Amino acid sequence: MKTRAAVLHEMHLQRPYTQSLPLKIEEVELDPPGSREVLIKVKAAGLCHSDLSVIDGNRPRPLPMVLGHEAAGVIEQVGEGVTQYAVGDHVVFSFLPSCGHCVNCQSGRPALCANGAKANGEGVLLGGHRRIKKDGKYYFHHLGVSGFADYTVASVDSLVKIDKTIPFEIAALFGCAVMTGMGAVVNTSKVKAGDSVLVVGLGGVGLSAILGANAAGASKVIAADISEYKRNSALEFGAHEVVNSADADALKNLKANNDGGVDISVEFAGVVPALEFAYNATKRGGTTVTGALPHPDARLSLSPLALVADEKSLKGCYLGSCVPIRDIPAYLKLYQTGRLPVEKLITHRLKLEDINEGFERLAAGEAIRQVIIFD
Ligand SMILES: NC(=O)c1ccc[n+]([C@@H]2O[C@H](COP(=O)([O-])OP(=O)(O)OC[C@H]3O[C@@H](n4cnc5c(N)ncnc54)[C@H](O)[C@@H]3O)[C@@H](O)[C@H]2O)c1
Ligand SMILES: [Zn+2]
Ligand SMILES: [Zn+2]
Repeated sequence: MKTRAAVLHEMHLQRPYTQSLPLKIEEVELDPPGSREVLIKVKAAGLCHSDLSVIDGNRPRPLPMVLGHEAAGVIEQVGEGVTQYAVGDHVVFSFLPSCGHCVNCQSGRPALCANGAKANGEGVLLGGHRRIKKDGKYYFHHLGVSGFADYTVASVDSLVKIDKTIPFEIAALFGCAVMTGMGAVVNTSKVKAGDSVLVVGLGGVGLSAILGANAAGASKVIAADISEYKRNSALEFGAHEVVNSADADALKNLKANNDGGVDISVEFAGVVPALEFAYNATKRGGTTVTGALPHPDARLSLSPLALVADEKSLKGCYLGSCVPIRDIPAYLKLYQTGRLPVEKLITHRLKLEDINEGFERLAAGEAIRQVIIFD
């Protein structure tokens, strides 16, 4: 069948994207879903910094690729061997498929799925296939999702079934921003009620981490960013205090006002100074979680002695260390009961044809989550 898709043919260093137009809206051909695959009518797809990192080359991927990895939609057709999904089911995409049988999946850590990571790195679906083509030439899939398209084909192992009452634009956010930000706090940092939490980097993911910290019973949530707009937004997301991490005295003041530092800090900015700030702001015995995806060449320098003597922890976090089929429905219940007001993340609703404008806004730091709404 034919569908429209936003395609990245080469990385774009040149901004504004409203002029360099990195993504081309093309009519492409979709192969029918193969074994353990489904055809999905995409209903909503969010713009995440990880898509931007493919556009600007910070996260090199095989091209041409149909981007988009935070999406929700409706199952339109099922392939051979699909028993757990039926036409009409509503689903959220998880951006790392879980094969279910590698050692990490079997150990309850699907965020480390070896087969999913290999497929994502190669730009193919979990079964190894590509289903999007133009003029006979196959395009690559983004993280098994490729949600910037009217229709897409995905592996059943990239999906989570959801309640039909959840609006698609909300559901989409749970596929990346919410799962990652909330999961970093709840799963990776292992926050306890009463802990103090610092969040550095206040995009869609960091602001979701603030919601997660409050939902988990943090005693105090401090939000840090270099952007005043983001710091003001954080106050609306329940941060008790905001800090400009670029201020020379910011770290000293934060430690002085918080008994030597915070219990937990999470970083979702994607640059080394932000991670250093997060790490240095934790108190003795504190835990730092980093989930941002900086340039592959970025390096962090820290004192191993202080790590030892202060019993600090530094942990990486992919996919919010989540088990998507367990955590997405659980987090959605918190949304449904008003304890996870993720609707506040949506600052813009776009049409697919406005996608380059949206990425320019994201790169300029002028938006939180922008969601493409499909008819
Ligand atoms: N680990 C995962 O599974 C996963 C999932 C989703 C996103 N990510 C990554 O998380 C990061 C955040 O994603 P997003 O969509 O929220 O991005 P975003 O662009 O919306 O937000 C990033 C924020 O970091 C701030 N920032 C930049 N430099 C800073 C500094 N020196 N100090 C403090 N703040 C600074 C920016 O002002 C911005 O508010 C990205 O790197 C993205 O690739 C990782
Ligand atoms: Zn993302
Ligand atoms: Zn696996």
